[in-house]
Amino acid sequence: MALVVICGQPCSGKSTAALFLAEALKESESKQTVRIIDESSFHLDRNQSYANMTAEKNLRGVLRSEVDRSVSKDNIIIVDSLNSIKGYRYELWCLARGAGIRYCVLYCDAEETHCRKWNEERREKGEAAYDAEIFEDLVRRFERPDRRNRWDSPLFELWPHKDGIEKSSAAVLDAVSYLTKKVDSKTQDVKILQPTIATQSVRFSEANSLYELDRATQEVTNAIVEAQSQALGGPINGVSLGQGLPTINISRSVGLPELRRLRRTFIKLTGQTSLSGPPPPSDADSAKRMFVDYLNRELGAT
Ligand SMILES: Nc1ncnc2c1ncn2[C@@H]1O[C@H](COP(=O)(O)OP(=O)(O)OP(=O)(O)O)[C@@H](O)[C@H]1O
Repeated sequence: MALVVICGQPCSGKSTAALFLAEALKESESKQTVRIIDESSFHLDRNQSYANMTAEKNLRGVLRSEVDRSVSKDNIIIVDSLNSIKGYRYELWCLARGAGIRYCVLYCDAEETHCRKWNEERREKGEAAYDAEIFEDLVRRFERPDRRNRWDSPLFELWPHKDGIEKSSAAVLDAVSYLTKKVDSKTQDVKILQPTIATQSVRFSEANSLYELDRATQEVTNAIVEAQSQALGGPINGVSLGQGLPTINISRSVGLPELRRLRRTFIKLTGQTSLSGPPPPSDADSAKRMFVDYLNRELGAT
């Protein structure tokens, strides 16, 4: 049915907004089935999850997989997390597009000084708060949504420091209206994202089919499984797939289910228009190269 991405600075009111939106959707005329996916669904601690790049990447991976498993034509999924990196919002948008559902972003645009103060108040009340150093790092790296990007659109904005957050806030009501509105082909004011199988096979023209993309990535997965069995579970460094291809460097042992999941996500992502990185693969070697780069990034030491 739909995917809603909540985004905003740390302690900007995102969970409050997510709860109000979920309630308003459940109470709407069409009585939507809503599920919130957030860190606490996985018992993840704020400070541990953002302690370093590896932990942060893991958190994003866990949330993304859960969104991938959960999006459907029958429910509304709300991802309540910082979602502060535009490349990550793009990946979530791709999942919505792959599922052929509607999508929107709800942005808690609270001023930093207020977020900082609310975080301190949380600590004073004995509630879990961000450590100061982590808070400042997250604030600095926040990438504001921009409604001109497909993955930040439509964008509904809340200003919690000025207006507070209510179930009746304009942005919440506008989001409910967008998410529950009947599709009208004449006005086209609601966008149902369309999966891109056709686009994928055109882009992957030389290899000419998803089957080839599947096979190329399977070869990489097999090479990793083989190298890991030889390394007896230790890190694998410098595994080569052939001349001109990057080597595989993985800092930890990775099970087959995780490799399969990463492969599925990669296949979905490569069919979409690239954000700012390299263009989609044009042959089997490019597909392998991109998949190895992707794995090294997701599973590498940094
Ligand atoms: N006007 C306000 N808007 C939002 N939050 C406020 C406001 N005034 C005080 N707060 C406090 O700020 C805190 C932030 O709430 P909330 O958990 O919704 O934020 P969050 O962005 O989801 O936080 P996190 O980044 O930890 O997930 C709460 O303790 C809340 O009581």
